Amino acid sequence: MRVRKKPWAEQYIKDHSDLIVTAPEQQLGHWQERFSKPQPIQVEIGIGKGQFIIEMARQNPDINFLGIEIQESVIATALRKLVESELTNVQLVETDGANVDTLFAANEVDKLYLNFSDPWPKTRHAKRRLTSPNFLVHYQQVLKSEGKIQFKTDNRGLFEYSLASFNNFGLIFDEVWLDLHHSDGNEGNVQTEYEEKFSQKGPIYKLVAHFKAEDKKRG
Ligand SMILES: C[S@@+](CC[C@H](N)C(=O)[O-])C[C@H]1O[C@@H](n2cnc3c(N)ncnc32)[C@H](O)[C@@H]1O
Repeated sequence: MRVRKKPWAEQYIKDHSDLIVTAPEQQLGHWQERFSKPQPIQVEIGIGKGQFIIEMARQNPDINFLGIEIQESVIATALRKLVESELTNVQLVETDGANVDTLFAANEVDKLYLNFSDPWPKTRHAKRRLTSPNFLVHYQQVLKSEGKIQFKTDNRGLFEYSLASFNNFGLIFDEVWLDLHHSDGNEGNVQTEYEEKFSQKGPIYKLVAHFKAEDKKRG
């Protein structure tokens, strides 16, 4: 999803530096300081316009949420929603989530969300998929022992790739849903913008998985 540049975005982000971080490496190991109180940290990579993370934060006041998004014009729209929400348990981060290992200290993150990540359908671009082993190794490092990755997509190819990728990496599956919206797994499901749009056209797939504790110790 490429979005046209929004002329107001850069200044708006500067004006709300209490809610959005643009130099995230400086926060490594100190993310709790960005929040009003220390609580478990959950991270979404690729938040888009922020519907999911803001609703999750509203429903879970005992969790601190960090929303990472690479595109300035997109995260600026999420920031607007966050400002209106007056929530104190969400911080946004404008950066490339591919560098997650440089953003967080080991075991700093309790849960990671990947929602409708870019599918990168060409085989030669497989390494760019956020569920590829290149990224799993970083998620393993920053997630707490038993910390979970939750992944949703409408893209069957990306889902199949991710299922195999998680399995080959030795992740343990907690949930696998082949048609989330028509299953028991849909109870309490918080929808993203893409999910609302694409669930009209076909099934939504979902995976929840965690790393083996002994793999984490080695990793
Ligand atoms: C297809 S959209 C999905 C947006 C949202 N998660 C949803 O489900 O509605 C993917 C989003 O991920 C962002 N993105 C892609 N790669 C990223 C990366 N490496 N780091 C941070 N954001 C990324 C894109 O800019 C885009 O906003």
